[in-house]
Amino acid sequence: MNSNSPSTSNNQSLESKLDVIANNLADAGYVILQDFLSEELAKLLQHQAQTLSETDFKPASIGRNQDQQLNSKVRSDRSLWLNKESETQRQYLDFMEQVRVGLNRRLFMGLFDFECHFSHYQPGDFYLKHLDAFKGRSNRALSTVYYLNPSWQESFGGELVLYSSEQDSSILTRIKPVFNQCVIFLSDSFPHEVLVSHKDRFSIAGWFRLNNSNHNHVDPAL
Ligand SMILES: O=C(O)CCC(=O)C(=O)O
Ligand SMILES: [Fe+2]
Repeated sequence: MNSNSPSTSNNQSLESKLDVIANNLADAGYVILQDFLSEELAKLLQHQAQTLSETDFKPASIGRNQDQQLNSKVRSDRSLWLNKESETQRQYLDFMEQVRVGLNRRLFMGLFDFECHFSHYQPGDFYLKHLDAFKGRSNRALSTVYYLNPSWQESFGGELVLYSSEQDSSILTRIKPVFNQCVIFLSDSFPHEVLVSHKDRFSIAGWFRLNNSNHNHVDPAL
């Protein structure tokens, strides 16, 4: 085991980080991780999110074929999908690939791939309570949200609120979008919302997906 792996910080090896993620997902269904990436990669991603959001982010959607007027009542952030053409984005995608493989080894979840986008919530933006996946109807298995906001303060709002379940609307936890923190949770288990943000708020929202393809249906859709 290499405790100086560039992909991890606070001297915790990737393997032990994966153990923590897997154990918490198995016990609680969610996990909050501080110092998720190296400081260096976190800063590069932060810089890129800020720079690209000026020109390249588009209104986020809430599903395939949804009209944008409906979308903007539910969420008002803007987003940009990551791809491997950018070296910085590739490093994030490669790290999450290691997480995917590590979780499959530990939990036999059959995670097939990972997709993610930068999000920018401007002052006043929000995302109403929703589920990222509906039981048996979606290939999103695990949601990940990685935050890129140094010195976030209570008064800035913008917390992610996780609720216990669809049946039980008590609050499970509230998460401030602080720099280099990542939350991972079962996509079909926890309704969640982003409270109105009073400052620019940057993150990367992602999903590990299952492959639900069968002989007459190709999934994930391109
Ligand atoms: O930014 C967050 O904290 C959560 C975003 C979210 O729920 C989503 O994009 O589906
Ligand atoms: Fe979500």
